[in-house]
Amino acid sequence: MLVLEDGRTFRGRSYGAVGRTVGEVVFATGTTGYQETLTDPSYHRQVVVMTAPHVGNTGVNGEDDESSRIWVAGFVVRDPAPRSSSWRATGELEDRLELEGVVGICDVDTRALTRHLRERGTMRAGIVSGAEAARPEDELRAEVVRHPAMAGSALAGEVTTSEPYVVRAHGDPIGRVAAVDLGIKGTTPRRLAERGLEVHVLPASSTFADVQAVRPDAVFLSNGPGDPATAEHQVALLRQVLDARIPFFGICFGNQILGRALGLGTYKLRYGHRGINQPVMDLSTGKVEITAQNHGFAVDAPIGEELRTPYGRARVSHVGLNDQVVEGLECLDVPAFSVQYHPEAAAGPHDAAYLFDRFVALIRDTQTGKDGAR
Ligand SMILES: NC(=O)CC[C@H](N)C(=O)O
Repeated sequence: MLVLEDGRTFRGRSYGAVGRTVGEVVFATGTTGYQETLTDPSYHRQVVVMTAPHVGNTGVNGEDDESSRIWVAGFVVRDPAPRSSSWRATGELEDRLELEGVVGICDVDTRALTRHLRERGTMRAGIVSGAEAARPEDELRAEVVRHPAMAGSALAGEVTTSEPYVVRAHGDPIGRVAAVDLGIKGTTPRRLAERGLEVHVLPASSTFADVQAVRPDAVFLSNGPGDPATAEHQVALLRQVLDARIPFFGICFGNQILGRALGLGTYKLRYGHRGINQPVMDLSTGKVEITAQNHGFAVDAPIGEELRTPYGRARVSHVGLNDQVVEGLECLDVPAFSVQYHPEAAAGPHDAAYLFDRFVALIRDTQTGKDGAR
């Protein structure tokens, strides 16, 4: 049984591990990419509902993980494939869910559930199976309501690397990036390394001194779980980076932290953006890109006007075309920009890959003394 915070319940069959789990229930609309979703640390403490009706068709493989484990707190699907079919598959999805202790539920009317979440917003929910499912509904719902809400949760410390590590540049390095891991997806350092950057991945608790110790040409703040309103430490760190005029790029959580460092607020979206076909306009070119997204919070900023910030002029650079949500920020007087969506595109379309090239150009401009000349 799936028990929502507001009292609605859905019955289905056990999928993956049998037992009990609680988290924030969110829906993801990607028709492909469930392996990337499951292993994306940004989904820590979330029960993910797949709106695609068939899940597991291509099994699991040794290439698509975004981290070393599954992070979702629970998994809700309509119709799991009983047997996978893919030349890349090394196993079945359900076996992996079971192995990693991920409690899931299938045979759920995921369309009805998604419509409910669109109307009421994301909320806490629990999945119970086996002996647990025989317990009274009231008691289960009380447990769901006792679970901490996503708003106000600081979670980066629970998913970050404990030790720094280096991802080597392809070819001769053109620069070094200090990448603070708030829940980083594995594809991101690879995309930077492919462009000649040597990536030093640092724990979320890193100080400005830790960042400087790497002697970086640029700093990157990653995606990650939790409420950006709790990221005081990283906001303070980024302010020091901006003061030092070190080129900066942020993705998702990193975009929210840049917003906060500039003095903007963040807020919780009703049901968030999670999928791989979200249209976004780059306001500097007017081009629309189809993007991969996974966020529940957003930056609160006026679109189309120049912002006055403690770091000079800034502006909203990208906007989501479904709902006009801020999807990117750009500073005009310090070398810093960020996007709310996922140019690493895992899974997802590669339309936004140019942003990594923009980051490289920003680093090169700074190296040659041209920074800030935009
Ligand atoms: N993928 C992310 O970085 C998500 C950022 C933040 N946790 C949010 O939900 O909005």
